[in-house]
Amino acid sequence: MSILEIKNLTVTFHTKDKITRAVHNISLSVEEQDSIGIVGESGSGKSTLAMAILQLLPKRIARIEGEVILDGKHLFQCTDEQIRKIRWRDLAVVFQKSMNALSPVHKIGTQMSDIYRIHESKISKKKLKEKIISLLEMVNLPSRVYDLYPHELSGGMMQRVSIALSLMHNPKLLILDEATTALDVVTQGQILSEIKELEKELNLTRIMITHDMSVVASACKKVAVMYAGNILEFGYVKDVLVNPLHPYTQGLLKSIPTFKGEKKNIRGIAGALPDLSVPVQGCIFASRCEFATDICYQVKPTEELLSGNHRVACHLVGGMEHANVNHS
Ligand SMILES: Nc1ncnc2c1ncn2[C@@H]1O[C@H](COP(=O)(O)OP(=O)(O)OP(=O)(O)O)[C@@H](O)[C@H]1O
Repeated sequence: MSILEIKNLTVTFHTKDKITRAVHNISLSVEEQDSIGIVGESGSGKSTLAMAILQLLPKRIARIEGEVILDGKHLFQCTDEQIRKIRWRDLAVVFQKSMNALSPVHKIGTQMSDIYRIHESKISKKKLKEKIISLLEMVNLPSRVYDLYPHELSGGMMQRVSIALSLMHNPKLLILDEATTALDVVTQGQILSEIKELEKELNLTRIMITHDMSVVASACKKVAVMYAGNILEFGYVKDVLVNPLHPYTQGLLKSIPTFKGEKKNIRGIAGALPDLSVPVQGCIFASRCEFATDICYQVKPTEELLSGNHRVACHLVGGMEHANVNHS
C-alpha cells in the first residue's frame, strides 16, 4: 500500500532577478515500509523536494505545484495547524544538523520532554521520563544522556538524539536529509544499521536524501536518481546499482571508488549542473551526456517503465543507442 504519493510536483523559487526551477514535475510513490534513497549531486533539488513534502519552504518565494498525499491526506490542502499536527506525528525529519535547533543551556532530557509534550500533553512526569529514556536506548544511547547538555555529546550521539526525537510519536514516514553525512564512516555505518533494525520493529517507511551512493547501497531498498530537479532513474537498488541505465547514474557510479574487488578508474562527470533559471527544451542532462544525440537536445524524454518497476527517462534506453550506453 502506498503511504506517500507525490504527483507532478514542481517547485520554483521566485527571487529578485530570476525564477529557479528546483524541482520539475516529479511523481513518486512510496510504499509502506519502503526505504527510498534520493541521490544526486549538490544542487540537484533533493532538499527542496523534502522541504516541499514537509511544507517548510519559504512561502514568500517558493511556488509549489502538484500534489503530495500522505496516508490519504492531501498535504497542500491542509491548514498550517493541520500540518503542524502531521509533522512529528505522521511525518518526521532528521536534518544533518538537527541538534543545532536545541538550546545549549537545557539538558537533553528536559528538551526532549518539552518537545514530546507539544503533541501529547497528557502524560505524567514519571511516564514521560521512562519514555524518553527508552527512546534514547532505542538508538543505543545510555540513559545518562538524559542529564547531559548538547555540548557534552559527540556528533554521532547528537544525530542519535535527533533520530530518537524523530521517532517519538511513531511517525508513518521518516525523512533523513543528509542525516549521517557529517559523521565518520564507522559511526555512519552503525547508525544506518540501527535505523534498519528499528524500521523492522516500528514498521517505518523512510526516505533518505544523500549525495552518497554507498549510503543508498547499504541502507535503501529503492533509489531515485535526481539531477537538476528531475528524477532520471528509479528502481530497486539491486537493479539500478547493478544495471544502471541512465548515463547520469552510470557516471555517478563511476565516480565513486570501490574498496574491495577489482581496481577501477575513477571518473567524474564532465561539466556542471545547468543553470536552473534557464528553461531547457530537451533532456536536462544532454549538455553533459557523452551519448547525447540530436533528439536529446530537442525533446524531453518521457519516463520508460522497464521490468521490476525500473524507470528511466532517457531517449537512449530501449532503442539501438541503448547498446552504446551499456557498453561504455
Ligand atoms: N531558498 C531558496 N531560494 C532560492 N533558490 C533556492 C533556495 N533553496 C534552494 N534553491 C535552489 O534550488 C536548487 C536546488 O537546491 P537544493 O538545496 O534543493 O539541492 P540539493 O540537491 O539538496 O543540494 P545539496 O546536496 O547541496 O543540499 C539550487 O539551484 C538552489 O540554488
